[in-house]
Amino acid sequence: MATTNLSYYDKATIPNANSYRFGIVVSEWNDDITENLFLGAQKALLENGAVKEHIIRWNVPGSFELIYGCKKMIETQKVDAIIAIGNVIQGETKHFDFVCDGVTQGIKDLNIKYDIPVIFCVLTDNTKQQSIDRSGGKHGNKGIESAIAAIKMAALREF
Ligand SMILES: Nc1c(NC[C@H](O)[C@H](O)[C@H](O)CO)[nH]c(=O)[nH]c1=O
Ligand SMILES: CC(=O)[C@@H](O)COP(=O)(O)O
Repeated sequence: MATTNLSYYDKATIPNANSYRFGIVVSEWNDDITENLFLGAQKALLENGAVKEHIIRWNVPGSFELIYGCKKMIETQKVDAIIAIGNVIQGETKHFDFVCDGVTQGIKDLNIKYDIPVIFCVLTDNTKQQSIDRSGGKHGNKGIESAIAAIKMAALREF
């Protein structure tokens, strides 16, 4: 099993986030999962010094729209890092593959085109149970992992 605990981190190694502004773009598809991912990310940001008023949340319809939502946030808001939150679950068809690949490539492209780190907090799971396990269940919360990545990348961006 490749999964580590997504919630674990050594707080002593995390930069203080009090001077950073964060964007969080949240997909409404599977919102029971994405809301838990958001809450995990928000909690981890606040626990590491982020100011609640400096966390900007936007919602988009589905994970594919995370690309445009993050692009628009970069172009219109002053943020130091963005967390893109989504949950794609395999259905009957190949649509899962196209959504996952599209979002992955789109977020990668944003990281290349702009100087704002966009963190990939998109669960791409075979089953709903896998999503539950990774959004506050037995494997932790990917929202926490993504928030820590966002803080670290905001700090790296200052070099
Ligand atoms: N099946 C899932 C989707 N599908 C919707 C797409 O993300 C997109 O909103 C639609 O194709 C219109 O452009 N989205 C998820 O986030 N999760 C899914 O499981
Ligand atoms: C990832 C999806 O879009 C998928 O959940 C849609 O389900 P289906 O492949 O059965 O149409």
